[in-house]
Amino acid sequence: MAKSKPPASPSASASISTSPIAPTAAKKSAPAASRTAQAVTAVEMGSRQREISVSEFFTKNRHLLGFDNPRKALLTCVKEAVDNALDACEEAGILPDVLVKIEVASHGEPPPPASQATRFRITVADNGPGIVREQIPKIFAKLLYGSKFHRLRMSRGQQGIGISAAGMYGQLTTGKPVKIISRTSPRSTAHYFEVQIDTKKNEPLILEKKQIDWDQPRGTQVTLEVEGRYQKGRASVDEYVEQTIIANPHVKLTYLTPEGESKTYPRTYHELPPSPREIKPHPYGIEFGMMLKMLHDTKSHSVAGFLASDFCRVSPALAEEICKTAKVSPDAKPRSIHGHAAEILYKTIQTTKIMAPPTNCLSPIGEKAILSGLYKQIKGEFYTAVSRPPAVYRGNPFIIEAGLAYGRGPEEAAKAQKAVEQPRAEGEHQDEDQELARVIRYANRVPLLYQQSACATFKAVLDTTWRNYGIPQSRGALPAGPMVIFVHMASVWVPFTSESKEAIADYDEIRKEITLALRECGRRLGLFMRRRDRAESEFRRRNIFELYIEEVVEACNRLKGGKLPKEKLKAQLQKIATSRTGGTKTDEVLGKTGAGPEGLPHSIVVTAEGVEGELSVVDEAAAATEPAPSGSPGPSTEVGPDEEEAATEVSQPKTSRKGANPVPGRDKKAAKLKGKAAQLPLFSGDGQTGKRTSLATGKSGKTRGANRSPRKGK
Ligand SMILES: Nc1ncnc2c1ncn2[C@@H]1O[C@H](COP(=O)(O)OP(=O)(O)OP(=O)(O)O)[C@@H](O)[C@H]1O
Repeated sequence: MAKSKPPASPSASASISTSPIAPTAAKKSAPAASRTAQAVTAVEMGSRQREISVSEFFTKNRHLLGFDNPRKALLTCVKEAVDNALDACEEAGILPDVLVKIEVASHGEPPPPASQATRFRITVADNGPGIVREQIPKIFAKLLYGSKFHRLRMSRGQQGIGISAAGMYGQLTTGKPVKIISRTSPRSTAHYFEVQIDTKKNEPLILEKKQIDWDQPRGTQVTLEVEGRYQKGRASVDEYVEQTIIANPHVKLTYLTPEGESKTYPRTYHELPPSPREIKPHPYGIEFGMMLKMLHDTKSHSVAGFLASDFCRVSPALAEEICKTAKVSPDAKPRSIHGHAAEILYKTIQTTKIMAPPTNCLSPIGEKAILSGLYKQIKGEFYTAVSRPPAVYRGNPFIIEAGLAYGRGPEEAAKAQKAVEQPRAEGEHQDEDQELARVIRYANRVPLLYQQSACATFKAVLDTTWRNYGIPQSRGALPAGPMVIFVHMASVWVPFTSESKEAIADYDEIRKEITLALRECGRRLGLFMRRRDRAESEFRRRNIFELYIEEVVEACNRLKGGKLPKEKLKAQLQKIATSRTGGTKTDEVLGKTGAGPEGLPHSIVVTAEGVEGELSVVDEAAAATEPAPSGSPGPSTEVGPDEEEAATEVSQPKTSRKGANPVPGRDKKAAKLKGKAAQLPLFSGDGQTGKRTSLATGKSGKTRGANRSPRKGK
């Protein structure tokens, strides 16, 4: 092709003359520059234009899907498969029973240790509904294919890209296909598939398909071979599994690590979360272009019918009213509305008062389940959880839940107490605890392990003034102290900042709700801390009194000529010292009575209905509160793991503690106390007997230890 030299433009020559490059160098580079400029013509450029398939795009940009490094890629593959398994089971009304197995992949040669291996075989199996044979290839080998994208209903997956992207990553890094076994019922046969993606077309390639014998009556098993790196610690597969269990206590999960360990996390809730309903879009949540498309696609024959049937919360009467205000005939054909008329209709919709969307499309974890999960997985002294009322962003309903676990558990707390009791020189201060709080974030029950600082939840934690609640915090930093902060967003559409679904976008409405939930947790923690500090100070005073009792008794005895009943006086003085320093309450607050669930004397659990825990903290406010009647049974869902499951429990992570059902039963009286007033008194005691009564259950606080035993749960 002829390449003509373009004339040098005045601006080009100007730029050469003003260039800091030496004239000779500029002269040398000028022909090169003009050659490059000549090289491409519009026709040539036009001939290079090509469609890009979504698979090709994500092959190049796999970091967008969470496959930016081998360690993260291993986690993403497990996460996508487990999330799908849980979604499928819950949608089918089946209590999930999930197996996660990661093996070092070696082909013939002896496998390297897991920490040095670079290739892994991941198998995730569930007891869900299975997948019909025709759908299997597309689900696992076609990007942007799924059942959740087009509906407004809370689920872990939403984009239709997760598992096929994991398969594509495996194909890219190891060349191995995805292997699937699926069976839809015990009467039907199991199907085995090996599939890969044709990345050019974004279509599945079936390498093998056959019917096989499978010992599972129903469910799906997917096996991927991928390049990865296995490392424990933060943002690891192990952490993902542990955090998944906190937010999904209804799941039984068996995890076989690449190091050959077997961990079984038994179910602690034996009921499925309420199944979320699918809703129609709310008028406030749609953009103008989207409304135009809906007007075009609707099956309704009139505008009023379209408004009433294609949106939620628009009744036929409201639809007529909108049409009247927008000066559009209610009977007009939806397709005939465009241009100015459509704009007026859109503006009218946005300014009309419409009820908030229904919230039965959401399935929050619930305060009790959060407490149960935190208590089971995290050692601490104080736990609390808050579920906010539903709110809306861009027409999408959502619920924010927050939880908090504070402290180090009894052993560590005892060590810390000893350190406090050590005598110190004048002016010497105890070292400030520099440990920062840990934030665990969830979206639709899925732990978010990466991009913490980009997440609205993390920003809300930083913005909360924890100092107000007695927790040290440097400016713009996380609060300091042994604390785990839990935040969950449940929504029909979680606004993630990227396709890898790692951080929640910072919408004002969402940030506000998170902040309110955190403040409530902080307020409860502050109350707990103040009471504990008061008890500690009373205890120190008592120790000082006791130091002098012996001497006072001896002195009195000398004055009485040695005829004083010394033991009697000593006992009387000790009694006075105790009663003047908070009485037995002080011992209980500090866990000195030895009572408490599983030797965890400092544990208390606060719920919106009141408080359940071993720690009896009675103050004036609590004394004034009417105690709830005793004997109200807790719901049947709150039972410990059954015997069979307990028997299969092989090992637990170090942080986990066996046996936890700390959650009180609901009670009519307690329900009345819901809200702020109920939170204030941690326990209501009957002043005379000093017997503790939980606001939530009405049962004696002492029974909590038994309540928490998983073996006795049923
Ligand atoms: N184990 C399974 N059992 C039943 N159906 C499944 C299973 N795994 C996947 N599916 C189906 O395959 C579809 C596609 O799954 P995929 O992970 O690609 O996307 P998703 O879960 O819809 O969304 P996301 O990309 O956000 O994860 C799902 O919508 C679901 O209907």
